Amino acid sequence: MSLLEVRDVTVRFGGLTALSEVSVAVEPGTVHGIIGPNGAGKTTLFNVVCGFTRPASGSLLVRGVELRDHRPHHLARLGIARTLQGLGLFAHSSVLDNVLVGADRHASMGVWGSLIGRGEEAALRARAMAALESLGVAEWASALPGALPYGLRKRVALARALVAEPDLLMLDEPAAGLSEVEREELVALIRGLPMAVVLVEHHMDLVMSVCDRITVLNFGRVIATGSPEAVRADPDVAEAYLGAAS
Ligand SMILES: Nc1ncnc2c1ncn2[C@@H]1O[C@H](COP(=O)(O)OP(=O)(O)OP(=O)(O)O)[C@@H](O)[C@H]1O
Repeated sequence: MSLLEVRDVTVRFGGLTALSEVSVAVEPGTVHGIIGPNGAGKTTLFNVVCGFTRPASGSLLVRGVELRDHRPHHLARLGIARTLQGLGLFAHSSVLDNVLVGADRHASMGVWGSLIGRGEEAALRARAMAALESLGVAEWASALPGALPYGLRKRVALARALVAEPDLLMLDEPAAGLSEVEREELVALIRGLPMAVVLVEHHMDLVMSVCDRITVLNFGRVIATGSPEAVRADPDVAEAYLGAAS
């Protein structure tokens, strides 16, 4: 059973059809890339999955169960975490406190049940510190996010998503604004993640090197889906990118 299934989703903004009967299936533990030229509908698809945008028709299923009245605040209990392009870190809270926000899933779901009351906060902090350490930013724990360069702020946002131990991590353009070295580090990091990842990304090299499967959108429609090799060899994909570049 797919972890996430987007089934025949159509999204309209006034007279513009941003997504037209789009279907995508994400399998547990895989990295699934969503690519396509500018305006193809990638962000719209991301926003549908995250509950920011309501489709005109079609459905979303998580572990085979159809979501009704899906909202962003439902994501955590569905086992889904996300990072956004505009990192969304709280400027006046420390890096550690920003990551603790992501640990709420455990607190509210009672995963830490035996710890509640005594030492719960300490346990959550330890977990958040471990997430920061795994991303190499623990030394910044007590700093404000604004004191960090952009690449490190992105890591903090990722730590906040990872600390919830989601089954599915949604990343919107994680490589945007990163240097080539940072992009390579990101590839290694994503490869090492245990959970399924959906990646909306412009950098073709990154998508090709890190994804198990890729779905290509163009003008709101799926024009190809398959392995990186299959997508790379697909003439419709080449045409869409060439057309967009000309
Ligand atoms: N809130 C909105 N209101 C009106 N039109 C929108 C809205 N959001 C997106 N669109 C339009 O829907 C289409 C798909 O946009 P979307 O941002 O999903 O594409 P994208 O593939 O993410 O593009 P990019 O790579 O440029 O970020 C575009 O034509 C865009 O102008």
